[in-house]
Order: sequence, then structure tokens, then C-alpha cells
Amino acid sequence: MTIPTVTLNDGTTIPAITFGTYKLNGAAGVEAMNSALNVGYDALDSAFNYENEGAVGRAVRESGRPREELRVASKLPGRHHDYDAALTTIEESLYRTQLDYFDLYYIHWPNPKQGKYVEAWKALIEAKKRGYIRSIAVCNFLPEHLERLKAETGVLPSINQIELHPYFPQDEMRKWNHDHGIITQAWSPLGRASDLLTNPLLKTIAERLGKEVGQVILRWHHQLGSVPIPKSATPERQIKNRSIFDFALTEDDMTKIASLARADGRLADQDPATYEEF
Ligand SMILES: NC(=O)C1=CN([C@@H]2O[C@H](COP(=O)(O)OP(=O)(O)OC[C@H]3O[C@@H](n4cnc5c(N)ncnc54)[C@H](OP(=O)(O)O)[C@@H]3O)[C@@H](O)[C@H]2O)C=CC1
Ligand SMILES: O=C(O)C(=O)[C@@H](O)[C@H](O)C(=O)CO
Repeated sequence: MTIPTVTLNDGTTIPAITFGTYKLNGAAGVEAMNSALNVGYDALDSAFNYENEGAVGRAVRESGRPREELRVASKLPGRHHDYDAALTTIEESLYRTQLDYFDLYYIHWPNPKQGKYVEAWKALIEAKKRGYIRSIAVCNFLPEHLERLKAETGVLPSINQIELHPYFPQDEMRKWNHDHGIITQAWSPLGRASDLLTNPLLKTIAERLGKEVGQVILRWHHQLGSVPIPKSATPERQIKNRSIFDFALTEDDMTKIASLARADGRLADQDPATYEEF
């Protein structure tokens, strides 16, 4: 089944599910990404810090698929938020992928203590003007960070990619994004293979629908209006994870899944208000 598309606030489009590539490196990484592109994913999420932009570019070329059919993303690391360094880093990302442009490029973390994310954002705006990037976006930004981008540049991102899964549903942040025309993407959408995948409530829903728990979680993301980015090195799981557009959760399922939220449901100690990424 074809993956539906989502239109961003700058008129560009992304598929309603993207393939995550964190920890997919080297030849094994290329193989996993090749498999994902072969089973119908149209988008790859990468980052300068994943050290796999070369594998991403190679998988895109080996797929034999037209470049314009695909969406390729990377992210600017915290150590390169200075304006000139940011532009050079984006150029380096392009050289590593050996692609002519990125569909999406994100600021990976705001690093508020360092305090240079507005400068980095201005570099992304310039990189878009130069044709390096089609759509500019952020990850892990809080409302206060987004307000500063708006006040100081007049440009809000197309996407805010945040940690999001049933243990950490981020209702307020998702609403903020939605109210400001920003699409929410969900990182670690499956809870990075934590006990979420064996949760009894999710298992009951999955059994009733004849689906797997991972599919129920990814469908939950879709019905919330967020775009999940599941990673899997396993072809069978890649296929299952993308097969979420031919069934639906009931309102009752959605309400029950909302009850799984935990006071601190984060997977790790990575609060964007204080976390500083290298
Ligand atoms: N912007 C940011 O700050 C961040 C962005 N990301 C992005 O989000 C992507 C996804 O997040 P990630 O942290 O990788 O975690 P995910 O929630 O996607 O979980 C990945 C893990 O789940 C396993 N898995 C995948 N599908 C299934 C399934 N159907 N059943 C059982 N297990 C499954 C995988 O195993 P296996 O591979 O062995 O199949 C892997 O161990 C990253 O790859 C990256 O692209 C991630 C973190 C932060
Ligand atoms: O994977 C990413 O995109 C990250 O930002 C990392 O910080 C990741 O979340 C991680 O857990 C690294 O240990």
C-alpha cells in the first residue's frame, strides 16, 4: 500500500512514515536502508552525528529509485551552531552523501546553554536559499526556542522532531506545534525496543486487530497526527512497521493508550531544556 503524504508549511511534502537510521552504519547499514527503500519507504532520517550519511547516500543510489521520489534528511550537530561552521557542516553532509540537496535538514538539539541555535537557524535559512536544502526543520525544540526563531528570523520550522511514544505522548508540545503549523515527527516511536513492545494493554489491542504491538503503536502515532520514524534492521519488521494504513484504532483504543503516559516517560536523561548535545 502506498504511504500517504503530509504537506509541510512551506509546501513541500513528506511521507506519513519515515525510516530511522540511527545505529545503521557501514555495509550493514547500507543493506538495511536498501531493504527499507525496496519495501517501499520513501524517506530516510539521518544526522551528521550518526556518522552514516555516506551509507544513506549509497543506499539512495543503489536503490535505483528516482531522487525526486525520495526524501533524505540530516541534522546539524551542537558543536557546529556558529553560522559559518553550520554552512560548512551542511556542505560536508552533502559531500558525505554525494547528493546535490537534502529534502530536510534539522538543528539536532537546541543546546540552550550554548545559546547559538538562532545563529544556526539563520545558516539553515541561507542554506535553503543556496539550494542545499528543500525544507528546514528542528528537533527537540521547546516553545521558548521556537518563539525565539520566530521573533528573530520570522521563520518557523516545517517540522519539530521530538521524542514521542505512548509512555511520553507530549500532548502540550504536539498541540503547540499543531497550533503553529509545524508537523510533529516522533523519534524513538517504538520506545527504542523497551518494555513498551510487551505492554499488556497494547498486546490486547493488537490481538483483537490481528496486528503486532509495533503496528498498533505506529498507527497510534498516525492517528495523533504525528509522523513516526521507526528504525529496524530487520526486513520483516520494516514491512510490518510501514503497514499501518489499512486499519484503524477506535476512540476507545486511543483513550486507553493515552493512559499509558508516565510522569517522566523519557527513555533517557535528555530534557531539551537542559540537555546539550555535542
Ligand atoms: N532527533 C533526535 O534527537 C532523535 C532522532 N532519532 C531518529 O528516530 C529514529 C527511531 O528511533 P530509535 O531510537 O532508533 O528507536 P525506535 O523506537 O525506532 O526503535 C528501534 C528498535 O526497535 C526495534 N524494532 C523495530 N521495529 C520493531 C518491531 N516491529 N517489533 C519489535 N522490535 C522492533 C529495532 O530492532 P531491529 O533494528 O533489530 O529490528 C530497534 O532495536 C532513529 O533511528 C533516528 O533516525 C532517534 C533519537 C533521537
Ligand atoms: O539519536 C539521536 O538523534 C540523538 O539525538 C541521540 O542523542 C540519541 O537520542 C541517543 O540516545 C544517544 O545516546
